[in-house]
Amino acid sequence: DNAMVFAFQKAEDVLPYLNDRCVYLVGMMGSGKTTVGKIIAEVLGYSFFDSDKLVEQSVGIPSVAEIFQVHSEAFFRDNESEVLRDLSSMHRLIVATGGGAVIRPINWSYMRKGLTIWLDVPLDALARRIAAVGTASRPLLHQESGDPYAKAYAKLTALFEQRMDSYANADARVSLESMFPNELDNTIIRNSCFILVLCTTTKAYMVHQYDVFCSRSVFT
Ligand SMILES: Nc1ncnc2c1ncn2[C@@H]1O[C@H](COP(=O)(O)OP(=O)(O)OP(=O)(O)O)[C@@H](O)[C@H]1O
Ligand SMILES: O=C(O)C1=C[C@@H](O)[C@@H](O)[C@H](O)C1
Repeated sequence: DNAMVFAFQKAEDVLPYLNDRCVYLVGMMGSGKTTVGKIIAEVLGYSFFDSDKLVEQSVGIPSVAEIFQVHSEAFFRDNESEVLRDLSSMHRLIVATGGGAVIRPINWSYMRKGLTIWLDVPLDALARRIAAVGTASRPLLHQESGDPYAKAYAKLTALFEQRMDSYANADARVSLESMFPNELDNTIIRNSCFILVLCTTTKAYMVHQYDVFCSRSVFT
């Protein structure tokens, strides 16, 4: 459709500036790194990787939740760093990183070889998205009892406080303030790709840190 055609055109403009560098998407759980990352990879003709999935493959355990349970968060984090190190020697990748990948400085030394983009979504929107699918796959948010939205919101708030300075290391911040779950199937996701493609030019022009604010009006 039109949004995708537009995105492909933008990708053509931006590819020479990107110069085969990898793009790392960082942000809280549920911020859309996987959803947006797959679209960007498609329009740029890059390969998409999800670092959580690569950790699962390298450890040989099919879910992050199980890795936390069988081993520990520290074990998961060590493997996450190894995965990011390995990816950093490659080119033309879009990487959806785990929500906590930003907390280790060593990970930034790997991600800095490419372009880093922070998908910044308000915590209430994240809690709504996560409550809608349940917290079982997200070990840091999971609790047996209580209201799923309230629990997710409280945990996300605590995590964000610890991490916001780390997210701010990214080359660009895309503030996705007006994105609501019921708009998932329309052009918003596709347009977010356009916004991200725009961000890639920030690295080309060495502008640090470039903020892109998406409001409803951008999409209409
Ligand atoms: N822009 C958006 N607007 C509304 N919902 C979205 C948007 N992007 C993603 N979602 C929904 O939010 C949920 C989380 O998205 P996604 O899996 O892409 O996030 P993520 O950042 O990769 O999460 P995680 O780090 O936990 O894997 C999904 O249910 C997805 O459909
Ligand atoms: O925010 C986090 O710390 C996490 C996010 C997920 O992507 C997984 O990497 C894991 O559940 C931890």
